[in-house]
Amino acid sequence: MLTRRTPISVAQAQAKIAAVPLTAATEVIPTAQANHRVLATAVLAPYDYPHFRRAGMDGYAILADDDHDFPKEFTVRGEIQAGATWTAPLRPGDAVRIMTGAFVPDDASKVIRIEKTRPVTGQENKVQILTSESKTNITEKGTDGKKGNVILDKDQELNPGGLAVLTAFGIDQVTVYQRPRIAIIATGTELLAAGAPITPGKIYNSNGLMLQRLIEENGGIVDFTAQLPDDKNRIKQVLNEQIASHDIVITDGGVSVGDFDYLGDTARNADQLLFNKIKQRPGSVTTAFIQDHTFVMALSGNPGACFTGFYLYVEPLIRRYQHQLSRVKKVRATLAAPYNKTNGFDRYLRCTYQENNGHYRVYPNGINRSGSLANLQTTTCLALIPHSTTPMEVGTETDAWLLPFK
Ligand SMILES: Nc1nc2c(c(=O)[nH]1)N[C@H]1C(S)=C(S)[C@@H](COP(=O)(O)OP(=O)(O)OC[C@H]3O[C@@H](n4cnc5c(N)ncnc54)[C@H](O)[C@@H]3O)O[C@H]1N2
Ligand code: MOO
Repeated sequence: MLTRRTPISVAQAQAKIAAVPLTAATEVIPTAQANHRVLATAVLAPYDYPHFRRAGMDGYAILADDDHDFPKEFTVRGEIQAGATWTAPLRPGDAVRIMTGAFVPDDASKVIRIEKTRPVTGQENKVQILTSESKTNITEKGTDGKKGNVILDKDQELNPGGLAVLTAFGIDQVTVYQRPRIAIIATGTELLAAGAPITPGKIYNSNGLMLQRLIEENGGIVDFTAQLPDDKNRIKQVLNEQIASHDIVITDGGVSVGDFDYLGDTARNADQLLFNKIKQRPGSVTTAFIQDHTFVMALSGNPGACFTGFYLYVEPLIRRYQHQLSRVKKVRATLAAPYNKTNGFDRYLRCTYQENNGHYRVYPNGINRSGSLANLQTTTCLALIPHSTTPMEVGTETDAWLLPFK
């Protein structure tokens, strides 16, 4: 039976997803594996960094009391290499040869660079220091971070620089938010796996691979993918199995009103139906519901709609599991080339854009039908064509969403 659906706006649909509370699961992982992961707790310095007074130059360490009346000769008491220490007190007139990065004797106040010294002929244990230095050439303990202070705040995505900070402070494990575990179920008897011979009426499951890589690029873990024929019982069985073991299950196709579109029924009987019709093109059939605390995001099988639905609804959700905002950047833009089609629903047009001094111009990108996909490689933004009975004129201002990784 055909059940009437109640369409809601894109903003309402996004708000419904955003209103579902997420359980903030965290895990402790090795720092070496934490690139692009998000810190779930602030990291405090376990000790001062550097934790010893460190020479910034190759030269000679001297006492403050000797730092005057140059040039003069000093007695070289020894040498400190990087990685070594020094405990003997310096006496007036002493200098210690020291290397960049080495431990500075506690009583030394300055490192005079080697360029400002000269050897004393015939006296191996002497050095002549020619002038003083305006800088100490010593990095004091705790310059980069004092014990107990926050060195990295929570809720930030780690990058290789951050991993260096953690490692420098001896932190080899970090607490991060768990990435959402996601299953992808593509449905349709017409679907073929990549590599299978093409036969009449069949198509390759191109959305499956696209979704998998989109999810991974945005921080989700895809640990289950399936491609199922339009068999109601089989789809239900796989869907229920995956709901039990995932944060999000993404289905693709079978969400319209055709004889084999089963997801609409499943959505209506779910624990919580979020929406099953949106006032948008492409992807008006996009549906979302909660079952056993798992999100089921039912995207349209039409490739253009599947792509758009991912960025409008799935990307922000994946990012929220990581306590991060969407990377889809909303800007104001002008339509730079004609798009003559009108629509009863707002259209999210696949476009390219040019930016000039903060002003964005958007260009409709090839064929923009829901079922077309030739422009998916080159599309860099979505632009809003508001619902209307007259075409939007070139030069009109509108909203556009710049896509990440593009
Ligand atoms: N009588 C009506 N028919 C349709 C309506 C409607 O309101 N009344 N809505 C149309 C709109 S709009 C859309 S969008 C589609 C949505 O269809 P589904 O999401 O249920 O998807 P399917 O019917 O399964 O497939 C649509 C299209 O996409 C191809 N497809 C499916 N899966 C994949 C995949 N994994 N990779 C690549 N391409 C895929 C499929 O072969 C179809 O061509 O419904 C309209 N119909
Ligand atoms: O809802 Mo469908 O608008 O063609 O993608």
